[in-house]
Amino acid sequence: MAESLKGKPVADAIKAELTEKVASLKEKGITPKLGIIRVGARPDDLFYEGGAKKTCQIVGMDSEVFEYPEDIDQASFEKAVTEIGAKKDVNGILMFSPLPKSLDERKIRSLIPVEKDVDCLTVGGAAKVFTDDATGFPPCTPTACMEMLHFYDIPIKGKKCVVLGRSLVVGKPMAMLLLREHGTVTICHSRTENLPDVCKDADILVAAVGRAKMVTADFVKPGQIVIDVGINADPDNPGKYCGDVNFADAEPIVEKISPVPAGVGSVTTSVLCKHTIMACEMQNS
Ligand SMILES: Nc1nc(=O)c2c([nH]1)NC[C@@H]1CN(c3ccc(C(=O)N[C@@H](CCC(=O)O)C(=O)O)cc3)C=[N+]21
Repeated sequence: MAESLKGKPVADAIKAELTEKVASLKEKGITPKLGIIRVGARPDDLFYEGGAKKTCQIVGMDSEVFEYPEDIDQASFEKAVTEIGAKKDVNGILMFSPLPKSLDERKIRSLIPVEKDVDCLTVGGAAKVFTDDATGFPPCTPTACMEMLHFYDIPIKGKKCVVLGRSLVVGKPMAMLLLREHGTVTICHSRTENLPDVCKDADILVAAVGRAKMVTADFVKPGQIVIDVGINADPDNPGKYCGDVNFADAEPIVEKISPVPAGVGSVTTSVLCKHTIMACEMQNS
């Protein structure tokens, strides 16, 4: 039976560290603040928003939600995002993605100031991540994966790291973060030839394809560390969700595996707050 890499102890450790940081900032009269921009009311967004607000409250920082109707026009929304970006008291901005199709998301993302881009929504933010610039914030999900690996003392240096998935929000930055720590990184995806064999060769497998239970027994081997980033509707349990890994298949085979739920997903809001506090510190130095 594999060791379960639970997210809660990781999130708790981050929150404890952040609580101290916020307290010392407050002594200097500074309270970090996260601004959340939401268009419409998708259940996914609302769920994450609830978690983010709660984590802010736990660590003692402020948060404010800026909510807009789904049919907002491009010009009005551009004006709103620009104004939020200019707010002195807002140190970090999370804008829920994707935006409604009627909006030009690329244009709107570019209006977020890079120094407040705590979830890597801007081209400038991504450039910093890809150039190993420590003032940039990688997206919260791949950062949460790195926090998990660090917390559980899983060595990365020299290891074969396979990232399954190539999205801008997880796969690509995940590869950069592993590379930064001297992993030997392979990015593979749904079109990769012999995909199960490529995954099976990994020491550390990060599953981020967004397909429920796609990683089956033939993708894994004994000794492996599996980090499951997926949050998918569970086809076998209506109303529940599941990862990209078929847990029942993989768990008896591998060494350590993160569960879904209660794995990586539960660390993301702590990372979001961590990034916002780092942004606040940089903005006040
Ligand atoms: N710019 C942007 N960044 C995002 O990060 C983003 C977004 N837009 N749009 C919406 C989705 C949704 N999302 C979730 C993240 C974590 C959980 C999560 O916390 N999952 C927990 C469950 C919590 C629990 O049950 O305790 C888990 O997997 O264990 C859920 C949803 C981020 N999103």
